[in-house]
Amino acid sequence: MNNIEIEDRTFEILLENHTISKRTRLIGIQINVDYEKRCPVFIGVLNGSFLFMADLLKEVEIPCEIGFIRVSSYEGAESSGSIKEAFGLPDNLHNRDIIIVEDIVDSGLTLNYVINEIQKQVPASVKVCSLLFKPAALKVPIKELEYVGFEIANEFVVGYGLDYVGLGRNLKDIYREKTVLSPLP
Ligand SMILES: O=P(O)(O)OC[C@H]1O[C@H](OP(=O)(O)OP(=O)(O)O)[C@H](O)[C@@H]1O
Ligand code: HPA
Repeated sequence: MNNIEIEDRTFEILLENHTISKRTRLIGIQINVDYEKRCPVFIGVLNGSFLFMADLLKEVEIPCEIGFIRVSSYEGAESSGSIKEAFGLPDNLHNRDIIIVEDIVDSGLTLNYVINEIQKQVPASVKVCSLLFKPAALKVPIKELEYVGFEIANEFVVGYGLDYVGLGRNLKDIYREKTVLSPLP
């Protein structure tokens, strides 16, 4: 199944599930080494991170805590939204090592906001682990971006947590939007 249709758009395969799994395993191993003898708090940003968070945490063997946050959408580059809900986080992130887990860093605005909010609690450290990263789309630098699964072009993607109009999150693989070539004059 190489091409799929979601509503009005057509997508083609970009990353197969076995490729995502292999990369996730390597990131997990790296985190096990980097956080040896520590007990980080993994914070998944909902909804998109739910599959990556689950698969990544299966590779993490160090003691850790896990929670999730939901952020309301930002509008424009100036205002960035707000943390709407937090699920399962420790009461206090002070002096904790935080690893924020994302499905994708696109403009970086969501993460910029989330990191600023978390920094208010003065944690010991904050790092970001994102499955996908679109460097060409970045509007704000994210110096905390430590673990990246795949750098991708500035194309719209769906699957493995990522949606188009709410659909496609359940797809095992990741697809990119097919560009329609206009006919020659
Ligand atoms: O770098 P940015 O341009 O901020 O984009 C990245 C964010 O956008 C998506 O979330 P969205 O707000 O669409 O919510 P969702 O996770 O529920 O799909 C994605 O899951 C990231 O959280
Ligand atoms: O390419 C994307 N696909 C789906 N959701 C997204 N949120 C930011 N970028 C994307």
